[in-house]
Amino acid sequence: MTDAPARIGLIGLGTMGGALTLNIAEEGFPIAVWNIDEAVTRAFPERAGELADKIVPCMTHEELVAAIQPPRAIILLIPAGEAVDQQIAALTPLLDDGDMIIDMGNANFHDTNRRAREAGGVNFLGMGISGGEEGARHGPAIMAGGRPEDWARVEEVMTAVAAKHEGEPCAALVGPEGAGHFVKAVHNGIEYADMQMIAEVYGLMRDGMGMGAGEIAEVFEGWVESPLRSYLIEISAEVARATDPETGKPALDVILDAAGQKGTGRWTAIEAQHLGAPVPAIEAAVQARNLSAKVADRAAGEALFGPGPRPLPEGALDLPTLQAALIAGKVLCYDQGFGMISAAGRDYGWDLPLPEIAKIWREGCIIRSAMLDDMAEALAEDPDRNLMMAPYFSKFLVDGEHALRTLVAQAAMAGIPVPALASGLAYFDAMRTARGTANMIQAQRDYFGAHGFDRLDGKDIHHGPWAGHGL
Ligand SMILES: NC(=O)C1=CN([C@@H]2O[C@H](COP(=O)(O)OP(=O)(O)OC[C@H]3O[C@@H](n4cnc5c(N)ncnc54)[C@H](OP(=O)(O)O)[C@@H]3O)[C@@H](O)[C@H]2O)C=CC1
Ligand SMILES: O=C(CO)[C@H](O)[C@H](O)COP(=O)(O)O
Repeated sequence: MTDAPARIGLIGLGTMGGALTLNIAEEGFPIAVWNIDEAVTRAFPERAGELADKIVPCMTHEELVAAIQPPRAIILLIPAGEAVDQQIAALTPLLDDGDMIIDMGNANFHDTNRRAREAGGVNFLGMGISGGEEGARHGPAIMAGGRPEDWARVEEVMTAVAAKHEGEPCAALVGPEGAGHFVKAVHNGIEYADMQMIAEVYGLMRDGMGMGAGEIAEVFEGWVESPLRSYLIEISAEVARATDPETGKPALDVILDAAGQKGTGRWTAIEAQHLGAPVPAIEAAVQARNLSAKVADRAAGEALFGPGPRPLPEGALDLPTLQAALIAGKVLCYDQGFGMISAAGRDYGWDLPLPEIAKIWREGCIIRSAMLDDMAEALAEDPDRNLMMAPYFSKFLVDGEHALRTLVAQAAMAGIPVPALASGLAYFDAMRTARGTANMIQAQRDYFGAHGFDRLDGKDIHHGPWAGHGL
């Protein structure tokens, strides 16, 4: 315990809140904490060890508020949704004008927009955090949304606890109101797509090439030393290498093939539709999780139609092909995510700083990757261009195109589902097709609904000579 008033407060000593509290304390900022289950708060100083003297455990909201130096800043790290509104409602009557609530959970950015507008005298920041428990403890990436003057008040704490890339903190204000939570949601959308593509390549090695978890671990370990170097490849190698202590089997072989989701990937896909932003790899990844949950239906399908995945013909795919295809797929995931952020910046008038966002993601977060430094550079050169068209990244696509095409074709022939990689390829093909097929769609719409169309020659004729038109 410390006698000095705490510099900041935090509600929610779970996975993220507990770890972030220790991080804040370790950086030298006294912090007051409250948790809904009092027993967790009481036990926390013991967990904090030698950091306990920087931590003020509080049993009531009143105690929490009294322990923080005004103007106060209180972080919420609790489940998104109703719990956040409840905590805001409980805190607001106890706070003074100019105090601030910071929601660092994975809020839906529409909720954050609303909360910022409803905040009244109590200021509100919506702040996305990424990096899981390890990141929160030793350096997460932080994406803040709100007013610059509110960010300025907590910037010292946030930049101290954030991950650093060559000394530069991976924490910044990215825009007003819900902008931070929007950017965090897109981060998670990219995370979904990247994870799904890795899982698809794992499936090709396991079902198509007959490789065991240990061999697959070795492949991922090798890819860590390549343009695929990223946190997600590193942890994929580790999970493939792990053994289940219960059975002695590879851990992956005893884990149910049904992935959970808390909402951010789905929100990204929904929001992309509202924005008209094409993010097919992200959508495919969300759908793959939805499909994975249909465990009984998939078993019934296998019983009726026979197993989907069949071994690939000898030599149909090799490891360099998988690697090059995954590199191309990864570029397409980020291209789609940054494209969506750019669309939101325009639509919501937020002017989101794409190069800055790429910089925040270079360390600490789940999608950190060797590519992000080059992405930041490419976006700084021209924030309006598609990332996939920047020379550094277009080269990966040129080099990986044949591999991606071969992978998708072979997977289709062997009945191995690769929805994210396949949609990445379709996106790539669509993005290099100057004359597409939407002329047919326009003609159909005009035929049945007199919706009109534009002509290639620009003439002021907007309806076709369809039989029945105009009756
Ligand atoms: N885990 C992760 O990798 C990441 C999570 N996040 C986000 O951070 C937030 C917290 O996640 P995480 O730490 O993983 O979750 P946990 O479930 O580990 O912790 C949730 C915390 O919130 C408390 N809590 C639960 N319900 C309520 C409520 N109704 N009112 C007040 N407090 C409540 C819990 O208390 P008690 O345990 O006593 O019930 C606990 O302290 C979420 O929004 C999550 O999406 C963001 C980035 C990464
Ligand atoms: O924000 C996160 C990582 O960046 C959280 O771990 C989040 O829970 C991941 O999303 P989901 O639970 O839907 O897989």
